[in-house]
Amino acid sequence: MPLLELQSVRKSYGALKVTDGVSLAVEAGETLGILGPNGAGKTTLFNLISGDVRADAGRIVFGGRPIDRLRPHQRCRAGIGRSYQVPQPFGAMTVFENLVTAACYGGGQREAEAWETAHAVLQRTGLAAQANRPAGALTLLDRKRLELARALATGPTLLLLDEIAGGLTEREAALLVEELQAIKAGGLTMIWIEHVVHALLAVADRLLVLNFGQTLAEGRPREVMAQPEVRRVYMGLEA
Ligand SMILES: Nc1ncnc2c1ncn2[C@@H]1O[C@H](COP(=O)(O)OP(=O)(O)OP(=O)(O)O)[C@@H](O)[C@H]1O
Repeated sequence: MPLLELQSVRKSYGALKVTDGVSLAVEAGETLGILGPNGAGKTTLFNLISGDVRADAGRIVFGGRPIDRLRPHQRCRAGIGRSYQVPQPFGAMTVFENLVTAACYGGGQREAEAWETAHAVLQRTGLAAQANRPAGALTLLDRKRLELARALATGPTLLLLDEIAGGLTEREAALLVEELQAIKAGGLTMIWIEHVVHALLAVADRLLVLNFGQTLAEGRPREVMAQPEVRRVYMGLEA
């Protein structure tokens, strides 16, 4: 049984079909990479999975049960953690306080447990030295790490990452990739939307390419990237 399954999920804004009958399945322990041009509907797909947006039609099943009617905080407590494309920390709180808050409110943990979670997540994300700094004072790399750390602190079984490598230098992206590889090796299931293709290829087991709200291609990363349609639509290359 897949950990997550989407069955013919649809979402329109007015006449714009942003998610046009997307079906996918993600197995436990797998990392699915999602690519697609700007406006293809990638973030909307995450919003549909996390419950920030309700689908017009279709079904979303997580851990064997339909979650369509659950609100975002209920989906989070059920084990779906996400990062946002634009990092959304509480800027005046310290890094540590942000993580405790995520563990308490997102993960439903009591304070003592949340403190332990926050300490563990600081180590896993390379943020230990920044624990007492206000989140608003972090570098871009550390803000990205904090976005990842906040999602991890909710105790997810499925982690949704939205363009976590965007805007980073090559070296910074490589550091983040190492951290994500370690998280993956720990067995966490991930879906990662990313435009930085080489970073995605270093972690993803499988790729799904979205275009105009539909699945254009899906499969093993190297095979998907070699498909003429993908090269033409996504990379602007001639087939
Ligand atoms: N709340 C909304 N109301 C109206 N249109 C929306 C809304 N949310 C998204 N859209 C539109 O849906 C389309 C898909 O948006 P989405 O953010 O899912 O794309 P994306 O693939 O994540 O793009 P990017 O790579 O630029 O982040 C876009 O045309 C966007 O303008």
